[in-house]
Parts: sequence; structure tokens; C-alpha cells
Amino acid sequence: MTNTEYEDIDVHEDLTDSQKSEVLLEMLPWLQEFAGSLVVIKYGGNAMVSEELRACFAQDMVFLRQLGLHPVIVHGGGPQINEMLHALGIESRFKAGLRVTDEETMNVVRMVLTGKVSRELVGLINSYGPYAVGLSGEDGGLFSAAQRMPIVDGHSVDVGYVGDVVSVDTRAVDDLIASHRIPVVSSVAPDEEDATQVLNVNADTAAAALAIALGARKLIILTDVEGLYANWPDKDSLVGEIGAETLRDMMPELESGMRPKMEACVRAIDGGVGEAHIIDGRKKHSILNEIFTTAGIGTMVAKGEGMQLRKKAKTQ
Ligand SMILES: Nc1ncnc2c1ncn2[C@@H]1O[C@H](COP(=O)(O)OP(=O)(O)O)[C@@H](O)[C@H]1O
Ligand SMILES: CC(=O)N[C@@H](CCC(=O)OP(=O)(O)O)C(=O)O
Repeated sequence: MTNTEYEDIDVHEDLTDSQKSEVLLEMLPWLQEFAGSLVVIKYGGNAMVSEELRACFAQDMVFLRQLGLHPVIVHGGGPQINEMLHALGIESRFKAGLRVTDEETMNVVRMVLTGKVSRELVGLINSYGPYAVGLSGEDGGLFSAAQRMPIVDGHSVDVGYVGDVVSVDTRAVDDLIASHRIPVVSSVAPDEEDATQVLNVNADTAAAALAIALGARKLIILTDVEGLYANWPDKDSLVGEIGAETLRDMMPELESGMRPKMEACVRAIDGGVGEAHIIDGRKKHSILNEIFTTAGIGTMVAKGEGMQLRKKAKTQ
């Protein structure tokens, strides 16, 4: 190795040799615990905010695969859809956290998710190792959806071509996992009543449905906050752990952005997924911190009742 190459490597001078060893040793039991496990990761559009963060995410996916886990990604792209709609002079409207989707908007959603966000993510992961393969809920009959009518102020409202996943045929994803690929799934799904009509599925909802159907060990949702705040926006109320029953009771009071996310976590737990996590996608390598450290990060949703706030870290 030449000196020039050596200078290019980040040698983490801020850690002593013994601290580096401690970090590696802390990973060991978690590596043993999760080797061979299937983990569904929902990568939200708001967690894709910088080139550096996107690169770290891509690197983490390849790292997980090399360590023997099976990562399956469901990506979002809300802000990217908003941007494209704005460029086309179309207004973005949401009800209960779901995009009001007419035919014109549906075309833009499909184009941005499958034609832009998925392509860029697959390309970036493959720059670290040629494992990622993109597919949408339309491919190989992966998802079938029915129109979703969210409840607003006690009434169900029509938000247009918005769907909820009603069935999942995992075979296309199973094949990719069996060949050690990293599936990258876009949340667009055919209507169960007319497969030529596509529906816009919230990516958190799609990730939960896929995690349940695949029997995932964990569902990890990356977003743009540290986790769920019990008393939003009070930053001292970050939840460390919460039971699905307690979360279900909290649901009506949650604001729109968090609502589909928390519904997805509760559904995942009800459907047999071991744990669901909401973590901060704005922090580099947050997934590695969640899976391979004892304290974990963000909010964990598990079976049962109760809630514990997260203790403040001594150093950041
Ligand atoms: N109780 C809460 N805890 C944390 N965030 C909340 C809460 N209620 C509302 N939010 C908002 O939800 C947002 C995350 O939802 P959203 O913007 O839809 O994320 P994503 O694009 O990752 O799916 C946060 O940035 C925050 O503004
Ligand atoms: C029905 C609905 O709201 N669909 C979402 C799909 C993308 C998504 O969920 O993206 P994020 O995870 O980045 O929010 C939308 O149109 O924005």
C-alpha cells in the first residue's frame, strides 16, 4: 500500500486501540444472534437527504449481507415525489399521512419510486457489491392491494388511488434471498380487482406487509427523527421501548407523519415479526448501531404492554 492510499483511509484516530477492540467485541453476541436472520428495512425518503448518508446506507446493506444477514429493503420517496409534482405544477395533499392520489399523481408516484429512487438506490448499493436487485409490488405478483380509506375525525375518507396490501406472494423475493441478493422493493401495487390499475401504497405499510409475509426477525424503519416521542415535540420524551398494546392505545393521538409508521409497527408485531424499530436515518450507520450494540438506538416496539423512555446517552 502506498502512503497516498493510506492517507485516504479514515483510521478513526478518535478511538484508542482498546476502544476499537471493545466495539468489535460488543458486536460478537449480536453477530451470533442475527446471522442468517431476515431483516426488512424501510428506508424513508426523508432519510435520503445527503449523498454521504445515502452512501453509508448502501455500504451498511452490503456489510449486513457479508455478515450473513438477509437485508430486504422497502424504500420510500415522499419528498422526491413532492419535488417532481411541484416541478409539474401539481399540488401535494395528504390526509392521515397518506397522499391524496388522483390518476395524474399516481403516474408521477410510480415514475419517481420505480424509475428514479429505486434505480439510484440499486446503483449505489451495487457500487459496493453487485447484490441489489430492484422490483416493485407489481413484479412477480409480489403485492396485491385494495383501496385504503383512512379514518379522519371519525369518518373514512376517499384519498383516491391509495392502497393497502391485502396479499403478498413472496416467491420473487425468496428467489433473490436464496441467491444472496438484496431485494429493493418499491411500494406500488396492482389493485386486486383490476391488476392493470396500480395503487399508491405508503412505504411503511408495504414494509410491514412484506416483513410479516417473509417471517422477518426485525422490521427497521429509518426516518428523520430519533424515534417515537411520547409527548411530541418534547425532545425529553423519546421512547426506548413500547409494547404494541400501549402503542395501539396511543395511535389516535399521533400526528399524521408518525401514524402510518406506528400502524406499520403494530401490524408487524401482530403478524409475528419479532421486533419493530424506528431509528434516525440522519445518523450515519444507524442500522449497525441498532443491530450490533446492546443499547440499540431509537424506539423498539415489541409484543405486550408498557413503555420506557430512552435514557440520555452520556456522550454523543
Ligand atoms: N410522536 C412523534 N414522534 C416523532 N415524530 C413525530 C411524532 N409526531 C409527528 N412526528 C413527525 O413525523 C415525522 C416522520 O414522518 P414522515 O415525515 O412521514 O417520515 P418518512 O419520510 O421517514 O416516512 C417526523 O419528522 C416528525 O416531524
Ligand atoms: C399513499 C402514500 O402516501 N404513499 C407514499 C409512498 C412513498 C412513501 O411512503 O415515502 P416515504 O416513506 O418517504 O414517506 C407517497 O405517495 O408519498
